[in-house]
Amino acid sequence: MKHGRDWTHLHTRLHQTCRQRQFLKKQQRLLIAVSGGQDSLCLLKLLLDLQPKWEWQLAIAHCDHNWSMDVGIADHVRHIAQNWDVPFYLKTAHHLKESEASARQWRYQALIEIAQERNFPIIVTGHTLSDRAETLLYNLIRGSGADGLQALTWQRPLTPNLQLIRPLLNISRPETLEFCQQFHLPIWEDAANQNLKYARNRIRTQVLPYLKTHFNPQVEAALARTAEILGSEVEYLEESARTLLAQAQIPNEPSLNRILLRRAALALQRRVVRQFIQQTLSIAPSFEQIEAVTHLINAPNGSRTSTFPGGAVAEVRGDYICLIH
Ligand SMILES: Nc1ncnc2c1ncn2[C@@H]1O[C@H](COP(=O)(O)OP(=O)(O)OP(=O)(O)O)[C@@H](O)[C@H]1O
Repeated sequence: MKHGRDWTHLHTRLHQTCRQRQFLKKQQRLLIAVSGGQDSLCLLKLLLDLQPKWEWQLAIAHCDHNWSMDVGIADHVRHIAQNWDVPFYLKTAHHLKESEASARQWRYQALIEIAQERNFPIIVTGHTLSDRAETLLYNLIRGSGADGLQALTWQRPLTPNLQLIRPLLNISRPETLEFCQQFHLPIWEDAANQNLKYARNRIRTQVLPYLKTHFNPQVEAALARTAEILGSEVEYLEESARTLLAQAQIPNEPSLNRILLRRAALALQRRVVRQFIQQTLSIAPSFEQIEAVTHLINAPNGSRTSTFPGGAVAEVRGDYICLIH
């Protein structure tokens, strides 16, 4: 298998994305997460074709769930890596539960381990515009705020020294399929993708086609655009909340100045409270927990929340909300 000379509009789009976003820099070491499906094969070929321009050092990581339904997939990806002369790293799961959530959790952990063992600062995945639309819908149904609706972001830190980059977020799944067909890339049809037990697959195969037919033929692009808009708004709000938290918190103490918070909009109050709880208790608070503490901003002296995991409570002490153990 050879990667051809042909230059497509997807090559151009990825090249432009990299130039505009500056997240895959020249000569960087990139670990490409390849499942064997159409999106990550498309990503792999695009990165290989752009490599001479960007001088990246590329390698492939594959995570084998070791499920009976996808026997052979790891060898398939290994074979592709050998044919294209790219280093190949594999992690294999043992007794992994057949659930979408546990598979995802294990997979990210495995990818992080490979990156750390092999000294890669960046993991690149083949998430597409279509994944973004599906994730937005999935989170909407579960009652997420703007943070969940911004769905997949172009970039997110996995650890302080490791970034996840998703450079195909402006390319749709039909486009990656067409690309794979054009270059005869050997797509592995993932059996788990067909399984309607998984909510994501039902959104992909039932909900989105319905919306496309009956509401908007461009629904995926429309949802992805919503995610993009929300992404920049969330970034702005989070940054403003960090600034306000720094002003309202007594350094190194679990106390918030509620007089300062009173002047802020509810959207910011909630975010400051969330960051404060996250930082102080090292937990990701639920909506109810954030609401309970936010309520204390205007509550009488001595008011308190119910107990957080680990035994802490938030209590009003004069001008301050204190998290006490
Ligand atoms: N078994 C795997 N081995 C390596 N990389 C994988 C594997 N499965 C998925 N990936 C990577 O993740 C990308 C997204 O795949 P998929 O949508 O199946 O994952 P996901 O875990 O549901 O994503 P997310 O949870 O981030 O929405 C793929 O394009 C690929 O880069």
